Amino acid sequence: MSITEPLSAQGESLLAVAGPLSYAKGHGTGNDFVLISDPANEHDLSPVQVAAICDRHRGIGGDGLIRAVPSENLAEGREILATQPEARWFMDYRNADGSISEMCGNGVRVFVHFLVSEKLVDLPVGAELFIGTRAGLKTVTRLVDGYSVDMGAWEFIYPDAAGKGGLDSVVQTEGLPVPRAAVSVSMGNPHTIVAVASQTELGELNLFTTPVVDPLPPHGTNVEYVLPGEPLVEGGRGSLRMRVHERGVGETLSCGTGACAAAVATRHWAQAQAVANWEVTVPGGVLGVRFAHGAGGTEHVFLSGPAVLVARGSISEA
Ligand SMILES: N[C@H](CCC[C@H](N)C(=O)O)C(=O)O
Repeated sequence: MSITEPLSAQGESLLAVAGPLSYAKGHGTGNDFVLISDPANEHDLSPVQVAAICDRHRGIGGDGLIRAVPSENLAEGREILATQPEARWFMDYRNADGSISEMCGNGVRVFVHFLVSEKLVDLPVGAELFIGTRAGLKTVTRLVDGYSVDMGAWEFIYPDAAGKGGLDSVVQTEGLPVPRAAVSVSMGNPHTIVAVASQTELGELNLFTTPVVDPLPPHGTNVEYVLPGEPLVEGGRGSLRMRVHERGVGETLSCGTGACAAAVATRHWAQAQAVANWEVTVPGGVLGVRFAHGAGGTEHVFLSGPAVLVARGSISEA
């Protein structure tokens, strides 16, 4: 078997087509991304190019690719600027397979950290930055040890979920003997959350194969497997552990929007709406999820966690 570069249909090396392109590599609790600054919006990469860059053996490798584009240079960005003129930067998020996702909770923290490290923005600790995304405007606040993001409102994907006790879907997973009831929640991107019975069951899930979700949300879904804390609430704080199979990626070490959706589901199942603060443990670390009412009285979800940049380089034909 000859080992070759991923080639486009025209036969040229995708990395050369995409390059030379400076990038940074970063992660948030092990959910890792290739980040590109594109001030003139010159590198609207194709899905095949994104997949080649995110390829962990023949490219740079990542769960996703994040492109920083001035909002004024993108139609989606201009829409947000119309109501929030301070949202000067837009996060163009792509999954490892090249597909587009509306939002990325770990990614937006690393995105802002990248803007700060590139000196594209000045963001002292305690200050907040408005960011444009395909899931609308997000407000990111710099913390001493990471960032907090106002992820906006959550909603059940199927409106009658609450009436069904918060179980509106069925998920078949390798490693689970029978299909398991679940609930589908939107954080701007779709999630389907399954409760597991034990740490053993959580550990034995085979997430190399894509879970079968019924009904499958119109644009697919990320699937989170949740083990509520024992006890669920201690010292006023809820806790849960989770693993995730991400749409367009596969299993990742962490998922920020997934952690928010998992806390929404766990809180609903336990009728623990009074618990505002949750600690979500993922294979890549620990994320904080907090529920609070935004200005308009709607309940918002706030995600907090670290953001780390680990390398810089240039994408080009070696
Ligand atoms: N890792 C991301 C989620 C990406 C979700 C993406 N896989 C999708 O298709 O929605 C996060 O931290 O929120």
